Amino acid sequence: MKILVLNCGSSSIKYQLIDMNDNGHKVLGKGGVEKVSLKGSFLKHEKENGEKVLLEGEILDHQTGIDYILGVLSSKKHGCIANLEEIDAVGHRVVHGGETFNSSVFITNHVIEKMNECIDLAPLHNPPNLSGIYAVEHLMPNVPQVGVFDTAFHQTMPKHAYMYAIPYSLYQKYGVRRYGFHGTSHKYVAERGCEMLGSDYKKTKIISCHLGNGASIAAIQNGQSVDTSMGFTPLEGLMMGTRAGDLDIGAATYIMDKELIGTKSASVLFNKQSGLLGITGISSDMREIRAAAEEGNEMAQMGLDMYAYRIKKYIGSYAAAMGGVDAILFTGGIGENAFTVREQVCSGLEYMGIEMDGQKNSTVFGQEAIISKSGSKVKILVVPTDEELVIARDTKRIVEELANR
Ligand SMILES: Nc1ncnc2c1ncn2[C@@H]1O[C@H](COP(=O)(O)OP(=O)(O)O)[C@@H](O)[C@H]1O
Ligand SMILES: CC(=O)OP(=O)(O)O
Ligand SMILES: [Mg+2]
Repeated sequence: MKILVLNCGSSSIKYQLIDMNDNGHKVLGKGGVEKVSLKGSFLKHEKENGEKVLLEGEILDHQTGIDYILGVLSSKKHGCIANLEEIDAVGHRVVHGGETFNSSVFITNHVIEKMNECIDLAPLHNPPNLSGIYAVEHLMPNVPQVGVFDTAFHQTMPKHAYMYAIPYSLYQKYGVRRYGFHGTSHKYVAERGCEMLGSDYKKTKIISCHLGNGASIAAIQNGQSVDTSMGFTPLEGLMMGTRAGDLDIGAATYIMDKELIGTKSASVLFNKQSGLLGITGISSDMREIRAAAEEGNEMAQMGLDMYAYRIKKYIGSYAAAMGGVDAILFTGGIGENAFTVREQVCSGLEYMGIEMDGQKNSTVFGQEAIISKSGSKVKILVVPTDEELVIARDTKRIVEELANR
């Protein structure tokens, strides 16, 4: 079964075309469109043989972007399918599913209606996800579509972890609570990490650090998410590329009063102008921050120190929440590649039985590895995430279930 997986972000579309069969899978092509609706948009495509192609073009919206992707996948020169009819199903990453969705679903008009109701809860993420669904509906009207939610994995959190200490009526009226995100990634790396360790996923206490442009950390106990750092929206928790993460609400309202800004501008300030970018004034990109710190830029160093310190604090609190921890996992662009961040996060945690093998750690870039010392009580792992593979697996399962009904 050939499955196209689409991960529509606010300014990007990541994709993979995966041939799924009962014994395994094969990635036929993958890549991403960047800078959707901005000047200089382009598509980076990687063929099955690893050859990379860069295609520039004016990609004004997600429908055009998906058009480009389908074009390249079925092109004579770079493609991997003869025509679009070969695509059996499309799986989408959907960021916010609210309390309605605790597992992946076949997309119907009713599901689209419910997704629309969640737009206010993830204004940066849900509209592009929906655009992807509409674009496929338009371009490939008879192909079944499946939605896989970032929030679904975290629906197992206990009430004391997901409730905010505000009037209960606000939860009842508007669903204001912690939902958590990156669930597909946390679940994938937790299961894969246990396979690497040969331990039983259902009996392991895991702290999973997904450090990408957006970043979150999850406590996973006996195969279930029991707490996570992102909240009602993907703004809470860790410091991110451009997002503030945890912030005193008193500071937010004070800034709004002093700067005479309303909620829309405040949302831009805390979502897009804060985090590493806001502190350093250099960039939201970890590679650039590290390069600047190496050249002696003090603000860049402060950004790095804050970034690692916050992760460290969450590791401590999640170990307390679970009554211990067996494994700490690093994933996402930063978690997989930035060995100095991993080193800074774990240093000083030796008293908890968290002992990193510094030599090993410094050699790991984007590959699976155990980076703790052989005698370390807590194992430390790098596990490259593969959200697209999880989405493809769920899509296959749901489409087959429907066909067998
Ligand atoms: N080799 C590297 N060293 C340090 N940071 C890296 C490296 N490669 C990628 N990153 C960082 O990973 C982040 C992007 O992560 P990614 O998971 O791709 O983000 P997204 O949330 O957009 O999927 C950026 O901050 C980038 O600088
Ligand atoms: C939920 C979220 O923050 O996603 P991303 O990391 O793709 O921005
Ligand atoms: Mg991401």
